[in-house]
Amino acid sequence: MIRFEQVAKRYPNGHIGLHELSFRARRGEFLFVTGHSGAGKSTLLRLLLAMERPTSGKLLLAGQDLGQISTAQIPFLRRQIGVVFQNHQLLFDRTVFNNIALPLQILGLSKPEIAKRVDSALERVSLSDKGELFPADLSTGQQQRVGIARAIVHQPALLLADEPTGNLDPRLAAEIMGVFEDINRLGTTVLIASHDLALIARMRHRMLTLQRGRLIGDGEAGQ
Ligand SMILES: Nc1ncnc2c1ncn2[C@@H]1O[C@H](COP(=O)(O)OP(=O)(O)OP(=O)(O)O)[C@@H](O)[C@H]1O
Repeated sequence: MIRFEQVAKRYPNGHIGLHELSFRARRGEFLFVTGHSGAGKSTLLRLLLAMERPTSGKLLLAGQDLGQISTAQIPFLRRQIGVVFQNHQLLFDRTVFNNIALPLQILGLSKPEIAKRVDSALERVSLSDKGELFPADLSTGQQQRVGIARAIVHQPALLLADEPTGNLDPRLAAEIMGVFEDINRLGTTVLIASHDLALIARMRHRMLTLQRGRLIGDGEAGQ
């Protein structure tokens, strides 16, 4: 599903985001990417989203070469990916339902199809009865679940998350990680960038550790 082959990223100002990084992740895997601030976690996610291009090396996502992808192909690539941010970036003047529906409206799906998919996404994050509420009516943890529902509503093969539990207390953070595990169990590949080592260690998934742009560890967390 994901293949980094000696992928390096040097920014125009000379900063090195990644040094010749190599790893593979299979379809359906659940993996964490961890490392201190500046280690290269966001660079890795931005490369997968084709927001940045590798300076050298080869990066394949679902067989597509992201170093060669044309600008016109990028929207199609992103349809295969869902993204969850630390700050969920919900629209507070839209209902929960309409926040989640937004990506599907952009894709031009019919109203009944949108309703069906939004209901199913809400169910997957255990918020079935909250569609008509506004984000401000929800707790922080519930808002983050809405962010996850929005990220999965177009049924992406890959779900990326950048510090998705950064603002949450430990109990809520563990609960949100449980939501990611549920989604993964249904077949979606999940890659989460996080520096919450205590939480990651309890989950026993694969963990890639970055340090100053280099991969210094790849194994099951907590070992
Ligand atoms: N747009 C950019 N322009 C120049 N340098 C950048 C840019 N983005 C990241 N970098 C540099 O690349 C390196 C890796 O940064 P990156 O943001 O990927 O790390 P990170 O692990 O996500 O950190 P954080 O946890 O703070 O988000 C750092 O040295 C950073 O200064």
